Amino acid sequence: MTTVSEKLLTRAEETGTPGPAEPPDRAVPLLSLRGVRIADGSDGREIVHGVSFELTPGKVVGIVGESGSGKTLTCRAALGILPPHFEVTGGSVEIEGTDISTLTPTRWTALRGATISAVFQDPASYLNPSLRIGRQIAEVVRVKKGLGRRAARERVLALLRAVHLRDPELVHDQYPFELSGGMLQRVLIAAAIAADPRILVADEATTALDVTVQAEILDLLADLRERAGLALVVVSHDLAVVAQLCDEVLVMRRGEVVEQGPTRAVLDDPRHDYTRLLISEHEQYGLEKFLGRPGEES
Ligand SMILES: Nc1ncnc2c1ncn2[C@@H]1O[C@H](COP(=O)(O)OP(=O)(O)OP(=O)(O)O)[C@@H](O)[C@H]1O
Repeated sequence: MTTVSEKLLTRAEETGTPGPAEPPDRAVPLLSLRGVRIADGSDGREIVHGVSFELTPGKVVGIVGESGSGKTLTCRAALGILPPHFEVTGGSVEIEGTDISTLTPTRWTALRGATISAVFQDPASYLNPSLRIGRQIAEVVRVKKGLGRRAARERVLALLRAVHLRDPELVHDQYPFELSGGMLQRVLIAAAIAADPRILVADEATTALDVTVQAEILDLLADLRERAGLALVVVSHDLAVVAQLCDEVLVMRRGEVVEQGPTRAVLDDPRHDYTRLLISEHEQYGLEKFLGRPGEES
């Protein structure tokens, strides 16, 4: 009998993306969340009721769950960028062994981009509308990697190529409003990996992309994971993405982790009714996709 993860991986192979590979040295924890609780300080309501996972080099952890279940807040807590009023009220987050609650703003500035980086949805809100694309990414590599102007330009063009933007030279000189949503999302991914981070948090980072471009980006992330030991937190509603990329998966519902474990085990032998529901919904949604919804312009 074909298992769910095999079926999902077959779809991945059809779109040309690799399955999980044996990652490099797994000894050093890069990111640890232990029993993280998050509350809305304005009314004291607890929104996330305890999330734990550990990322070592090359490891990929996926978070799935319904809208509003606390996936994004969990990612933001790990990055030290919770929205106003929200706070971590229990547990701890450590980056390379340091509790992030002890980090000074200067230390955070040094860590962001170079050690931990992120891509969220809604790319337009993360880019400066009045600066050309090339300059925005060049700033990251000049500050974080200490590259001179010429070397920075070369690196930016290489990054734009790596995220499969068709005409990197042109995109380099364009402003955000000149690009489609899918192109902007790829620009953000390029910026997020520009300083060779050790951890990348990808929150629905490929959702807005059409299937082929998504496959290319996942391929790129899998390659960075294999070659550079990039560790990833992947939030996705697409179980096919989770199946092909993640070693471990957390299933969240209403701020609670209802199931957590090795991806194959969770997808092939789900213990919780909610996980079963997600899998059956996904199968219906997958069918819808095959019936031909037009993909977004890339
Ligand atoms: N900036 C904010 N202001 C007010 N409430 C927020 C904010 N961010 C999140 N919340 C609330 O916290 C809860 C968890 O939100 P979160 O964004 O983490 O969910 P999610 O699982 O990522 O959902 P989605 O899949 O829709 O992105 C939701 O009920 C949401 O309404």
